[in-house]
Amino acid sequence: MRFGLMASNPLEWLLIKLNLIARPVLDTQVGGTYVQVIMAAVKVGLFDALASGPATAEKIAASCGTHPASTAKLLPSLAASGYLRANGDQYELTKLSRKWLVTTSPHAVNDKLLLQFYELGLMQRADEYLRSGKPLDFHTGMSDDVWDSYQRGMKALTHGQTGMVAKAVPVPEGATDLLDIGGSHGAYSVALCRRHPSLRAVVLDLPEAVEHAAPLLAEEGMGDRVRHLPGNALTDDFGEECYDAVIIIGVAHHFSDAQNRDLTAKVARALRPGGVYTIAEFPAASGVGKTQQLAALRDFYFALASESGTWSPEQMASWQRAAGLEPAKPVRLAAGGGLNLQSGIKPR
Ligand SMILES: C[S@@+](CC[C@H](N)C(=O)[O-])C[C@H]1O[C@@H](n2cnc3c(N)ncnc32)[C@H](O)[C@@H]1O
Repeated sequence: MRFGLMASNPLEWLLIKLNLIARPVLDTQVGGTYVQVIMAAVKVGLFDALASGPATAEKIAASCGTHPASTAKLLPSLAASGYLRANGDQYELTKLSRKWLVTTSPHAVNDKLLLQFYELGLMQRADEYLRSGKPLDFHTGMSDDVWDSYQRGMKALTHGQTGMVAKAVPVPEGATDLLDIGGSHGAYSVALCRRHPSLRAVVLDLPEAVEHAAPLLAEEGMGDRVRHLPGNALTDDFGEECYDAVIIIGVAHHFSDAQNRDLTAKVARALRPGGVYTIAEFPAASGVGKTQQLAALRDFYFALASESGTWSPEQMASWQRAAGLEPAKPVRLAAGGGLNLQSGIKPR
């Protein structure tokens, strides 16, 4: 997958090919506006306002509490971008917006888009990061509301993926104890516990995260079988030989190489013999070709917003090897635009 300007007829294709279009202006002004139009529509509840059927700009504005004139200006952009369909003076949802942007849909990613107001605010400081080389530290400076969107947004991204991930995470037979580092909403622990009836899970996350993730976990009705533990994975001890499986999903990019090495050593100590540590991360960019765009942009974003960036399976395996674990062959899942799973087994 990649993003970028697309010609809509042969003449435009030729103009782009001949470099006669000021593509940087379109990439940034139009690209930036495109992003904000969709996010603003989510923020004011525009897609929810259309969930029960088509409506005019005026009616949509009344439902959203927005100004009728500015709402009328926004709607054609959404229609031209495939998020709405125009029919006379009425607008209606498309398959795209009905599935992903109506809050009652099981696939809704609205909370993730709300979090993006914070994420894109960090991205506006890219020049600062480029000059200083210092990441902006995603987890400090978040308001209570942003912590809430963060945890809800993370949960939204797990819909439709937990089963696939739970199937791919190796759990030793008869396992009873799982530790989920940076597990937030606990959705992956819940899926693993449902798949392995003898398993119970501890979901370790920062106290601010647990405060907002607790109601999300409670919705799953797992009781004491999946419980939160507020703490800090970088400074807390995990004990000795008390877990059969440990998972860390989409968290290692927040930590440096040295932090991941230390963390893996603590995990290795906490695993029982035969136990497994599975690290799941977005694929790292592994080259410079056009197909690398998504991985490369994600890597830059994580590097700016967190401590490191994405990690390759080889890098993750090197932490496991150094901690005395035996790395297994990595597994690549289609989840979330690509997710690599690297498991390491503690010898018996
Ligand atoms: C990108 S989210 C991933 C959440 C979840 N594992 C998932 O895949 O949906 C990263 C999570 O790691 C947590 N986190 C970050 N630093 C942490 C630390 N030092 N100790 C424990 N949790 C941490 C964050 O609060 C957040 O919930």
